[in-house]
Amino acid sequence: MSQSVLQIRNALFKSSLQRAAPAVFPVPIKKFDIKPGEKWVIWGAERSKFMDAIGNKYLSVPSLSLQYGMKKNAIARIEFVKFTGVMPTAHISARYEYFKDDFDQTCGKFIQDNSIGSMSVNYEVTHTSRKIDPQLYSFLLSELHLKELENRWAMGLSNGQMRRARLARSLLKEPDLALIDDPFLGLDPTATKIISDFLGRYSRSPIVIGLRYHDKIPPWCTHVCCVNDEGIVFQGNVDSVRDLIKSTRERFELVNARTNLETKYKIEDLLSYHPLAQVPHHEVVKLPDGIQFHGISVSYKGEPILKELNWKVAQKTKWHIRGNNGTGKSTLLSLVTADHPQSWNSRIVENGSPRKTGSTDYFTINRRIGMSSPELHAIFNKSQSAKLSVKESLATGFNENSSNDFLACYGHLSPHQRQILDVYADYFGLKDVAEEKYGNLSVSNQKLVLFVRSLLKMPQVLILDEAFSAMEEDSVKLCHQFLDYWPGIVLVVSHVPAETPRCDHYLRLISPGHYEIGNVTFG
Ligand SMILES: Nc1ncnc2c1ncn2[C@@H]1O[C@H](COP(=O)(O)OP(=O)(O)OP(=O)(O)O)[C@@H](O)[C@H]1O
Repeated sequence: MSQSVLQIRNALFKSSLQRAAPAVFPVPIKKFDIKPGEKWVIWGAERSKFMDAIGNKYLSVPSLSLQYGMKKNAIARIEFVKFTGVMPTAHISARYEYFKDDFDQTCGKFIQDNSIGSMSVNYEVTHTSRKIDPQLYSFLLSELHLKELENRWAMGLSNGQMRRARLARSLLKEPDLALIDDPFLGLDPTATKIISDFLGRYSRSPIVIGLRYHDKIPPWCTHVCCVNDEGIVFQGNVDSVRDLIKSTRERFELVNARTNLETKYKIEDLLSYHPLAQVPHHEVVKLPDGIQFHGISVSYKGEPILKELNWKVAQKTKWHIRGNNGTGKSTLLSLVTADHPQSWNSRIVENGSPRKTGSTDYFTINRRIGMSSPELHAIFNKSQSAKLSVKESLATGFNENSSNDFLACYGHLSPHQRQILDVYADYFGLKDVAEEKYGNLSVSNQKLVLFVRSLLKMPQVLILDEAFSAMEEDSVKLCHQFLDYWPGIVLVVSHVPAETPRCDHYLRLISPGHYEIGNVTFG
């Protein structure tokens, strides 16, 4: 055992001690070993479940069938890094509330993570006795490009920056095993390369990563283990399983090419509820632009993020908002949704009317906006809403005030709204799980529910910020196909081409004052 990081021999994994508790995989996992120096990728439909199993989240039967290679009687220190949500905030706008600066913690403190007590206090609280290796700390900051963010307020970090900070926080604990699921989710190509190269070089803790079928296996990976709901399908040295990876991927793509879900509705039926669906093109072009930005600038503490941005979004157009992590995409969207303090600015013009304090309010603005984003997913999952049924979760999409209003409201829906909900649930294959608890769904289906939820109030502006990341390919295809016909404005943020619906135009944020606007072409 001393030669192993981890060893499994005939382990049946159970989620509870109860005799009748079902096994996580139907049959015992016969043999699985991780040796020092190996770099494993856990791949396939049930990779997250398997990572939970090797991370000791379940009971292994018999008890010694799962062992870790540390000193006798020592408890394995395992770190999980999952990127299915972002840092929990009370509300997305909290990120932009400047007074929070005084209370929250800096990125550096977040990474050191050794205070006990509230996450939201900065004054000196009780500390754990955990010793932090200052050399490792500076090494991680420099390798993960976090140095310049060290004194930034953690809640203000962009998604990509936060992901790097969370990785540093876990590795700084010097775990016996670090399990990182979907490490590249939501990262731009530059950040993906930074993280991938770093993970390939890092040797202080054994690292195992989880990837989806369509993800490229990184060049530094030494071993792959493919897992489905039956257990391990194949495993071994990456060169010995290359053909199996190829054939499994091809089979997966073939199976998921199926888009003929059994539904009695057609896309036209779904679109007929949207006010712009029946308006002929020659009438639409006469309507004022949905959104106009006239020379918009935003800076944080004097540091510019957006500078003199001019942008016009005509009705019924679809935009891909591009730009590396940290270039201001979320900031731009928060101006549209009025979550940003600088949203009350007459240089922002909506449907021909300049936005000014007094002329409109947050709720009126958000009445015409539907949204799905990683923040919204995280808040939904953290709140009581995760206990709602799928049907009730979808119904919260009719709450007009804001996309973040998750109050249960199914009982108050009009017959017309219930009909819309039923038609959409049927079309997107959610009818059979309508009574299921949202919290019991896979991450992929949760994202699907949040996507459908964002459509229900027939918004004029639909914001899809990483809405399809962590969604399985078949659902992504179904949603993208539908969006081709959606008659409202769509603003998409996505770093991965397979997760990007077809758009007409793009806005690429490069650096403050530098941006590019163009038409999306298809090759
Ligand atoms: N409240 C804040 N205080 C200070 N800096 C902030 C705040 N909010 C955002 N920032 C900084 O502004 C920059 C732009 O952040 P934003 O989240 O808009 O980027 P992004 O393009 O959406 O990134 P990602 O692709 O990683 O989501 C980042 O450097 C971020 O750290």
